[in-house]
Order: sequence, then structure tokens, then C-alpha cells
Amino acid sequence: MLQYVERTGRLSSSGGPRGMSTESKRELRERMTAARDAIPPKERAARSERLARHAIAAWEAGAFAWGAPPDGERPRRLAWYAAFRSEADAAGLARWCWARGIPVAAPRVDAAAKAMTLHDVAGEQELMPGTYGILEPAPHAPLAALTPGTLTLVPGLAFDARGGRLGYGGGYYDRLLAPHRAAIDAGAILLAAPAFAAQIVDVVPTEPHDVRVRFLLTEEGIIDCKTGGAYQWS
Ligand SMILES: Nc1nc2c(c(=O)[nH]1)N(C=O)[C@@H](CNc1ccc(C(=O)N[C@@H](CCC(=O)O)C(=O)O)cc1)CN2
Ligand SMILES: Nc1ncnc2c1ncn2[C@@H]1O[C@H](COP(=O)(O)OP(=O)(O)OP(=O)(O)O)[C@@H](O)[C@H]1O
Repeated sequence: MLQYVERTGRLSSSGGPRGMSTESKRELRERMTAARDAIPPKERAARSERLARHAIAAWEAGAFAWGAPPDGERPRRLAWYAAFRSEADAAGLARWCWARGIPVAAPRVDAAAKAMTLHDVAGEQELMPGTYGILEPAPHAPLAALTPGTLTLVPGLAFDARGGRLGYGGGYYDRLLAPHRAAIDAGAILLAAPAFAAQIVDVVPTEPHDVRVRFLLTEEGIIDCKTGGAYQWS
């Protein structure tokens, strides 16, 4: 069952020190890395499973509808990424897509070119350690285009309720998504960030090139940053 809850309810922001607006990107990266690392691995795994369950329920309920209402459709594809370090892990959502025949893509980093490409993957067994030790598709894996109807997962260290995002500073996702901004703004490509609720802060410092995400996928529920709606599987 999927419940709609008011956003003043249980999905909380972890706030921050007073004078939050003066906290730099570097300070926020350090603080959020420490907050995420402090969650014990077993607890991270349990929260990641809850996150995936909320996301699956939201997908099934049509919360990730793309295209104009009332004909909004469920996503046709998932652009996923393999979690590394202490990141929230949305692998449960990717496995659910594979089991249903929904195409899944994952990124490969070309560090020299400072670029990232998406490739089709049919299962986790097709991934291998790449740049930064992150599991990636093999070089010969077919290139995947970001097409309308793709629910695109975007990683990050900190997020705010308006969809502001702070990554590791590589700019990989901003550059990958830059050519697709019109489709993102039109709601044809939906961006969703898997994150622990502890990674949500009052305000993430953003710059014009930063792409906002539409949804936050947390262990406490799904937040629609556009409408302020929150969804919980129960
Ligand atoms: N799981 C996952 N996969 C992903 C990303 C991600 O954030 N998470 N990326 C999202 O972009 C890309 C990889 N981006 C990365 C960017 C920087 C660093 C990194 O180690 N940065 C250094 C600091 C570098 C500096 O400041 O000069 C660090 O964090 O110590 C790692 C990955 C592609 N795949
Ligand atoms: N569309 C773009 N075109 C070219 N350079 C860009 C673009 N977007 C971001 N960059 C560059 O990438 C660098 C890192 O940007 P930023 O700090 O926003 O990364 P991030 O979003 O934290 O990282 P990531 O996307 O890898 O998680 C900056 O130097 C920025 O100028």
C-alpha cells in the first residue's frame, strides 16, 4: 500500500549548524561524508532495503509518472549506478526492474576525458571495478541513450527539499545531464536521488550548472521536490 503524507510530517531534514547559508560546499561535503560514514554498514543495508521498497511501491503506484497528466506513464527505463563508499544503495530497485524486463543502464567514467557514458546492463554480474573502484559496465557494453521515460538515479552527498544536490565535485552528472535539461524541465526525464534521510539538509549551495532532482528516495519515504508530496510504502 502507498500512503500520501503531508510533508510537515515525518520526513525530516537533518538541519545543520547555525549560519548554515555560510557553510561552504567543501564543509558540507565533509560534514555529510562523516554523517553517512557514521551509519553502521548493517544499518546502511537495512535502510537501503527500505529505500528500495518505498521506491518500488511509488513506481507501481504511478508516483514517477512522466509526460502530461492525466496520461502520465510509469517509467520505461532505469538509469542506475552501483553504490560505493557509504552511499545509499538502490540495487533493490535495479533488481526489481531486471526481474520485470525493464531496461537498466549504468554509468562508465572516462577520467581522462572527464566524461561519463551510460550503458545497458542485464544484471550485476556484468559490472566490473572501474575508475574510483566503482562497479561499472564493461567497455563493450552497448551505449544507452537517455530517452524520455527514463527514471534517472543521481548520486550525491547532500540534498535539500527543492532538489538541490551536492556531489563529489567531479561534475560528471551535471555534464551528462546538461544536454538533456529541456527534457528534464519538461518532466520527460525524471531525476531521483537515492539518499539516507540524514543527508537532507535545509539548503544545499547550488550554482547555475547544477541540475536539480525531482525526487528524493529515502528510507523514510519518497519526496516529490516539485509538489512537496511525500510517499511511504507500508
Ligand atoms: N556510486 C557512484 N557512482 C558514480 C558517481 C557517484 O557519485 N557515485 N559519480 C558521480 O559523479 C561518478 C564518479 N564520480 C566521482 C567523482 C569524484 C570522486 C572522488 O574520489 N573525489 C575525491 C575528491 C576529488 C577532488 O576534490 O579533487 C574524493 O571524494 O575524495 C569519486 C567519484 C560516476 N559514478
Ligand atoms: N554543464 C557543465 N559543463 C562543463 N563543466 C561543468 C558542467 N557542470 C559542471 N561542470 C564543472 O564540473 C565541476 C564540478 O561541479 P560540481 O561541484 O557541481 O560537481 P558535483 O555535482 O558535486 O559532482 P558530480 O556530478 O561528479 O557528483 C566544476 O568545475 C564545474 O565547472
